[in-house]
Amino acid sequence: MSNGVVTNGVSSHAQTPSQRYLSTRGGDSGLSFEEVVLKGLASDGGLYIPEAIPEATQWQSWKDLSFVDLAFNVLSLYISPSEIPAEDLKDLIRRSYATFRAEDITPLVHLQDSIHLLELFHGPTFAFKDVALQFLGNLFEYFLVRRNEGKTGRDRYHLTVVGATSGDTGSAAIYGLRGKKDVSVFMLHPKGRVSPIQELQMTTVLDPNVHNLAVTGNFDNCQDIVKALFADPDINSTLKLGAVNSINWARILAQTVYYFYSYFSLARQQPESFKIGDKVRFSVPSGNFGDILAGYFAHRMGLPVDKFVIATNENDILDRFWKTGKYEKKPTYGPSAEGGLAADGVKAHEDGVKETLSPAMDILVSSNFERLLWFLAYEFASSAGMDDEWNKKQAGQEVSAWLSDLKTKGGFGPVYQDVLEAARRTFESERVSDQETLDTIQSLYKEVGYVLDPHTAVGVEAARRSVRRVVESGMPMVPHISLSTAHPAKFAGAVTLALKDEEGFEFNSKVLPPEFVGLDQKEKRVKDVPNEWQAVRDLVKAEVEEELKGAR
Ligand SMILES: Cc1ncc(COP(=O)(O)O)c(C=O)c1O
Ligand SMILES: N[C@@H](CCOP(=O)(O)O)C(=O)O
Repeated sequence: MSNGVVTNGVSSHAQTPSQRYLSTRGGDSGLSFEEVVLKGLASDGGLYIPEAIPEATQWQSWKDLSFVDLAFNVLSLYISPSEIPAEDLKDLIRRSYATFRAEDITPLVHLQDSIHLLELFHGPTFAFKDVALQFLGNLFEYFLVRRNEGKTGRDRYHLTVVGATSGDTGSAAIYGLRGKKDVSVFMLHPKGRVSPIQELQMTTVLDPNVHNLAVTGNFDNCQDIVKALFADPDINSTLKLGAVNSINWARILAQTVYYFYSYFSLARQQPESFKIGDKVRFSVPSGNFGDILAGYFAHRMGLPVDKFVIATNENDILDRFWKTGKYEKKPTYGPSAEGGLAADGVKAHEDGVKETLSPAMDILVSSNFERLLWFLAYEFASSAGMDDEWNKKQAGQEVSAWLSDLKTKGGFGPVYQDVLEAARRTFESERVSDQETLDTIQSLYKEVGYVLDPHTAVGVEAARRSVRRVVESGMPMVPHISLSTAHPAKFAGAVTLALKDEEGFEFNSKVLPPEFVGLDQKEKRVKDVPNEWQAVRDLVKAEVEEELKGAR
C-alpha cells in the first residue's frame, strides 16, 4: 500500500516512514509510537501529536472493508511494520473487537430525516470508550510482553496506569486492563458525581491490579491530580506512569476509525443519495474533546466532512470559545455568565462545574483542545512563509503561552481572528441545556421509539439545530451523523425523568441490558482519597509496592 504523507504543509507520496511524534508545547520531538503510548503525557506537560498527518490516498477503496480490516488500514498509516509487524497489528485489532456485541462493531442506524446515529456503545462497558480502550489494553500488553521477554523480578517493566474519569473512561480502562500482567491501574473518579451504574461497573472489578479511588472533588480535580503525578519526575520514572485518558495518543488514533466506518456505512445504506466523495456533518457530544478530535484527524487524512458540530452541555467552555475566541474557566459570556453559575437551575458547585444530566461531560477544561490549538497555531504560523521547523516551534510556543495563561489566569484569549476563523471553518458549536436534553430524549422516543442516553441527546439536539441551519441557508441538505456515545441504561436517572410519563415505557424491560442486572449485589472495592495529589502519590506508591510483592 502506498500512502502520501502530509507534513502538515508539504505532501509527498513516499512509502509511510515510521511515524514520529512531538509535544504540543515544543519540549519533545522525534518519539516513536511505542514511546508516546507508554509515556502518555510529554515531560513538558504537553500532549503528543504526529509530526505529520498521513494522507489516506486510497481511502475510497476502503468502502467495503469490515471494521477490523478498516482499522488495520487506518492504524497502519501511523504505526509502521518496523514498530509492530503487520500480522501482530492485525491480531491486536482482531482481539480488541472480538469483545463487542454488534457484528459490525459500531453500527450506523437511521434516526430521523437526515440524522443518523453512530452507535458506539456495543463494547463491554456500553460506552464509546471501549472502542479505544479495548485496543489500548491489548497494545500495552503487547509492548510489555516484548519489553519483558527473558526478564524477571525488578527488571521487568511494570506500568502504573493513572487515569481520571467522569464515569465512562474508568470502567472501559478497567475492563481493558483487568488481570493483565505487569500493569497496575489506578482510576480516580469524583466521589458521588458519576452515575450509580458507572460507579458499580468500576468498583465491582476485584482483580488485584485494579484500584478505584474516589476523590473528594470534581472531574477536573481528578484530571489535575493525574497531570501532577505525570509532572513529578520521581514518581513518573520510578513507577513508569502510563495514561488511559485521551491524553494518550493511541486513544485518539483508535477513535478515528469509526469516522471512516460510519461514512462508508452511510454510503452502503443510501447508495442512491449518498456517494463516496460527498460530504457529511458529524455532531459529537463533547467534554474532553478527544472524540471529536479523532474526527478532525480522519478529516485531515482525507475524509470529506462539511462540519463537525461540537455539542456541549451546560459546562460550555468549548461553546464559549467558538462564540467569542476566549477560552475561560469562569464564564463571562452566555447564559452561565448572567445571574451566576446556577442561572439555568442546574446545581452548580463552588468550583464552577455544573452537575448536569450528562455527567460524563461535566468538565471545566477540555484537555484535548490543546491538540487542536497546536494545529490552529501551526496553520497561523505557516502564513508567515518561514520553514516547517520554524512553524512548529512557533506553534509550540503559542500553545505553551495559552496554556500557561489558562493555569495562572483561568483563561486566555481572545485568540487572533485568523485562528478563530480557522477553527470556525471546520467546527461549529452548540450548548444544550438539561431541559433541552430531556425534551430531546422525549421527542425522539415519541417520534421514532428510540431511547437516547442524555449525552447522545445533547449531540442529537445539536445535529437538529445544524440541520435547521442548513435548511435556512438554502444549501442542499448534508447527511448528519450524530455520535451515540453511551447506552441509555448507564443513565437511568435522566432517561426515567424524561420518559416516566410515556405510555408503555418501562425502564427495566425497555432499556436495562442483562449485564447490568445484579451489579449492585456484587462486592465492591474503592478507597476515598482527598483532593491532594501528594496523598494520591503516596497511596499509589504503597499499593504498587504491595501488588508487586504479591506478584513476585
Ligand atoms: C457518554 C459520553 N459522551 C461524551 C463524552 C465526551 O467525550 P470527549 O471527552 O471525548 O469529548 C464522554 C466522556 O468523555 C462520555 O462518557
Ligand atoms: N467523560 C470521560 C472523561 C475523561 O475523558 P477521556 O476521554 O479523556 O478519558 C469519562 O467518562 O471518564
